[in-house]
Amino acid sequence: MQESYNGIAVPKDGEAIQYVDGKYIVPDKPIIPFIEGDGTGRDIWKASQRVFDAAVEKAYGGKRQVKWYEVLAGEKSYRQTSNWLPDDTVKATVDYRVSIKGPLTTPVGGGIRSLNVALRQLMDLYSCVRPVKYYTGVPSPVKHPEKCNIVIFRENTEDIYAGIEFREGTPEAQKFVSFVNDEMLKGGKKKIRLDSGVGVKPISITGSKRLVRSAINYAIKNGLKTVTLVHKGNIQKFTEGAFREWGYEVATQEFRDLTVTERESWILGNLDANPNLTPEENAALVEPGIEFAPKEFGDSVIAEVKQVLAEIGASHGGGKWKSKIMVNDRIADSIFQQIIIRPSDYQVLATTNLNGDYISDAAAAQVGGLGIAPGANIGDGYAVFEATHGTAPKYADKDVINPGSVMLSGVMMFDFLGWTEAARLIENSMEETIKQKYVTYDFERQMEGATKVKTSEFATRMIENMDKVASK
Ligand SMILES: NC(=O)C1=CN([C@@H]2O[C@H](COP(=O)(O)OP(=O)(O)OC[C@H]3O[C@@H](n4cnc5c(N)ncnc54)[C@H](OP(=O)(O)O)[C@@H]3O)[C@@H](O)[C@H]2O)C=CC1
Ligand SMILES: O=C(O)CCC(=O)C(=O)O
Ligand SMILES: [Mg+2]
Repeated sequence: MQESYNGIAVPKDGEAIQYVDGKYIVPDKPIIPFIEGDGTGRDIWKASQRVFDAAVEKAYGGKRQVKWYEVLAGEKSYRQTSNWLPDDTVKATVDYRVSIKGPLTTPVGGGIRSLNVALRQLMDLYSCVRPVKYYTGVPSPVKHPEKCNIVIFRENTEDIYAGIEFREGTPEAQKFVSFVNDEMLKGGKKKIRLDSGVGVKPISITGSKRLVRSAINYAIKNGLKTVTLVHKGNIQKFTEGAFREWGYEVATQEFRDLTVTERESWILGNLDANPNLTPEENAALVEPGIEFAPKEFGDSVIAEVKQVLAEIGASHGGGKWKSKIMVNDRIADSIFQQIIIRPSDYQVLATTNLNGDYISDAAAAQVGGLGIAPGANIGDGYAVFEATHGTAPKYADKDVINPGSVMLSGVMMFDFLGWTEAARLIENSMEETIKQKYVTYDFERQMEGATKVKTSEFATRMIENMDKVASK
């Protein structure tokens, strides 16, 4: 521990959160580092901090208090230290274990690489957890937004976010392309065009398995019944397809008593419906049209049926599979329409980094948009809470943006720390304020009869509403 980071003194009257034997030990006055963020981050942080402090004060009457500690990153950091993400900032977030951040700008095309991604990678925050949940009164473009209650687990450290890219025309790109064309593709028909920029998409067993493991553990802890692996494995077989395969390995090898895969459920369900079914007949029900497929394929499905029945017929058969967590998979393009048309079929999505990035913004649209889309980056012993959205620069310093996402990220943080009373006060007062139709521009433009308020006014009304929701 240092007395200061980036030349900013650590609060003397707080203590660090500890992590012992897989558990967080939270003092009554924890020091929690925060990164204010670029662009709209400034307005949002001011409003959120007021709400967090009011909720903690109301919930614990001074017994508990967050000792906020600013750490520098992004534009503010660059202005003050000539460094976008100083080592001291990473050290402080590591030393104090739990922190919260606003969004940081990443230029498109050139310039610095994402500081957000860098922090996740440097701290090995491998699960990006983004709940998509409806709050009463929030305007939505769909008829039944309340049916959407999905938590996205996005792998957070690899995939194309590894940042291994070579710009078109550089010697590195030329070397890379020549190597692939000449050595790997051996001058065959398949070739990378010589005027290409190229990027590498690493997907590892380590990264995939630990992400899926945390998604299944989340489902167990929260009594959820479905975990869906989302991938583009039909096209990217050895990265996205492998993610799916490793995901199923985690489910069936590490959580065998608690899970059933979708295919296993078909096999077991077929036998439940007709106990006299032969493995051949069962295979034909699992893969309709199997008689027209090559013999090896038919044989492999029959072998699969026999294996499933031998392995879990006794433990999962006779309908017992219905009480297990269903682990299924969906191809990424189809999940975008599935979560709109049949949101209640999905509870936890576990997916690779890029898919998760896209899906989390799209899913948020159903329940009100990026103004109300919280998230957390979680590793083993470290967590950084942050909204799904970015810096929305056109609204910077106008005091108009919706602070909901950072506030709800704070709710996730307080729940994570076990300060559930403060979490509920924030969540309920936000819902109450929205029900009163006292909302920022993004909601107001989709609602009838709403009052459009500033970021700061929304926060003030939330604080006022805490008395009301506390007495309910
Ligand atoms: N974790 C992070 O720090 C992230 C950083 N970024 C970075 O942010 C920068 C800007 O990215 P951009 O693509 O514009 O995406 P943003 O998420 O910043 O904004 C896109 C649009 O979403 C809406 N929106 C975003 N946040 C809110 C909010 N709090 N309340 C209401 N509406 C909101 C606005 O829509 P409308 O115009 O309709 O009002 C806004 O114009 C980029 O540099 C990007 O790399 C992006 C995502 C995450
Ligand atoms: O780091 C960035 O600038 C964008 C990241 C992003 O979109 C996300 O994490 O959802
Ligand atoms: Mg994103």
